[in-house]
Amino acid sequence: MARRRRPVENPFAGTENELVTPKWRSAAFETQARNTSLWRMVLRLPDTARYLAARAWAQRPTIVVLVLITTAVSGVASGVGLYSTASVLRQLFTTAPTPQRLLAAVPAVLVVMSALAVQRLADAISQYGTEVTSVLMRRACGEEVFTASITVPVSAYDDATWYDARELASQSGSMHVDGAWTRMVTAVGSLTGLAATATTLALLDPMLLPALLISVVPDSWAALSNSRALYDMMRRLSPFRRRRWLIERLADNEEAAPEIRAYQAQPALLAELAKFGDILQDEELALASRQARTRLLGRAAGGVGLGLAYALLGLFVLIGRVPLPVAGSALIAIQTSRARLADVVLAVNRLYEESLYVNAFREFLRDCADRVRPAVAGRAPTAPETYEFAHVSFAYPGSEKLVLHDVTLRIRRGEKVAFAGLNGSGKTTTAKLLAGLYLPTSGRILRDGVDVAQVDPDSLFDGVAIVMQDAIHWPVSLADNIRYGRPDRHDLDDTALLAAAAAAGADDVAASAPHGWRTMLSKQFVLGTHLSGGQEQRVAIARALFRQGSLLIADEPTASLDALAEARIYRSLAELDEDTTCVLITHRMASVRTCTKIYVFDEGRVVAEGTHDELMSLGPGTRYHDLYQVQAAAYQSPDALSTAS
Ligand SMILES: Nc1ncnc2c1ncn2[C@@H]1O[C@H](COP(=O)(O)OP(=O)(O)OP(=O)(O)O)[C@@H](O)[C@H]1O
Repeated sequence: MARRRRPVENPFAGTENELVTPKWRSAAFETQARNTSLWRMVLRLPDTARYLAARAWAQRPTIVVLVLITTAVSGVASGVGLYSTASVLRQLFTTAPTPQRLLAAVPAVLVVMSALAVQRLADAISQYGTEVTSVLMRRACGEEVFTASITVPVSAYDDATWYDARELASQSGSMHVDGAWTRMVTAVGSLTGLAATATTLALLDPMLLPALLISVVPDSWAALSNSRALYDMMRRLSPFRRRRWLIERLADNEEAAPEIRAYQAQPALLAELAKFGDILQDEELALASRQARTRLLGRAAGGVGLGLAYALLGLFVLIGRVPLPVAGSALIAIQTSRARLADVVLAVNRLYEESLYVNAFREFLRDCADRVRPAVAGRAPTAPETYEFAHVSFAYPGSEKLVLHDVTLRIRRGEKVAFAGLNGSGKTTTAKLLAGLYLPTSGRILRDGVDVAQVDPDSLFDGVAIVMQDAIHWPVSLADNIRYGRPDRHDLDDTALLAAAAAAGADDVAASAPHGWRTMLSKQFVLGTHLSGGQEQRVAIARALFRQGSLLIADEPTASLDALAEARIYRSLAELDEDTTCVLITHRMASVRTCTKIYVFDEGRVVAEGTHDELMSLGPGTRYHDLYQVQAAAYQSPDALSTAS
């Protein structure tokens, strides 16, 4: 019988403060929240409406025109219908004999019926047009968020607020922008209808209009206030939802699945999930109760208002200001106007609600655009003769701690250079700066004397191929995983692909994959498979070789490879043409030996540079010598590792 597992206490307990005031929530976030006051947001509605109309227009102008015309026709038809209803009543309340009264009412009845038919037809066409535009907008918005996210500089990924904004924008793009457009059309339709019915009421007696207003204002206030509270909560809880989502994602994460089970981490993860679940639930329940109170208050005040409206009408009949047949029509007009006004309030409220998300969507796109360095005319040299770091210091965005200090180095075209040093000494960071992924905090990085900060940022990547420390695979076929190295490459008969694959040993991977080159690199697909770490690394190297860049940066490219595969990779790197500059980062000191120059890093500084022989000649006690010696000695004597420090 399976032993019952004792519940594990939440190992993350004690982080409550972090939850109350999450450290990842910035001051900018708070300011932004204050700037979305109810009044401010209402004032922004026309701007949102313009934005939505422009977006819809950009999709299908003819449909937008159709929607506008049919919406207006529907509103006018409803007004005509109501006015004719009043005429029918007036005819029926006259003192003439019944057959005559009925006959006299027939034309007005026909008008009511026609108006109703026109209104229904116009509504149906308008709804169809709105839905078509919605579908197109939804797709466009999703693609815009995606494009902005994959083009923003990598520094955005160092900013926790960017993730929150992205989550909100992606939700808004997939549901709310098109939703806002639909609400806007509904709001315009309801407003037109209201204008028509209010005009009818005013024609009967203008004094009835204020009475109508009193009965609807409280409800409207309650609805708007509740929308605002909901949005506030969504925004405030965004970091928590993201934290929970990240944990939830572990459930379908193929890589995490074995560790979760092997470490028996399920209860701990569940506790972590529950921690955020509790916070979200408490907030949502508190909001529901606050909204219920506000709604109740609004309805009660609205009921009193309606009573006042009826009392006023009764008073007018009593003092003879309004004859009884007109009072009957006025009663219908008040009810219809009230329903119309309620429609308007509902539509405007929904529009207001959606507009908050539209603004979040727009803010995110603006923010991403602001983060992108403006394109300038100058381009970086694609195959420079020299790469130079001149007194470069660097702190990651959002951090004041320098991780590189005064780094100066010079790499010439065709050189095979290595970065060596302890963990965290700054090798990968230097490589990222060299690739153009970040700009230095101080100092300059030059390619052929051109400052990389002064050229078109995109041009920096033109000749760069990079193998990252953790080889990634894309959720596409094995062949495409290599082609992504240079998607625009014209590769007749896949000659270049096969050559790159052979040089990296990825041809063997394809040969053993269940569907060859068509195998999808994810088990979530029918044709999918799971590659071993070494196989993934071979594919990543093939991708970099396929790119044929002038600068190849390989960060721990062979960490997961067997000795034979590793030897094959180093042979391929050695055979790179003499114009290709190669920067190798590795802890395997034997691989570093053959490099033309080695930079030794220590705590963010370059502490030595030279060839293997030059660095070894510096003798014991120097960083390179000791690193090399420990590994070399381990092959000679098993005791070497236990004495290394
Ligand atoms: N995105 C980041 N934001 C903040 N700090 C970072 C970031 N990436 C790295 N660091 C910090 O920068 C320092 C240098 O890291 P880097 O990855 O360059 O070291 P490394 O020499 O490549 O180490 P390893 O040999 O372990 O790969 C480390 O202290 C690390 O914590």
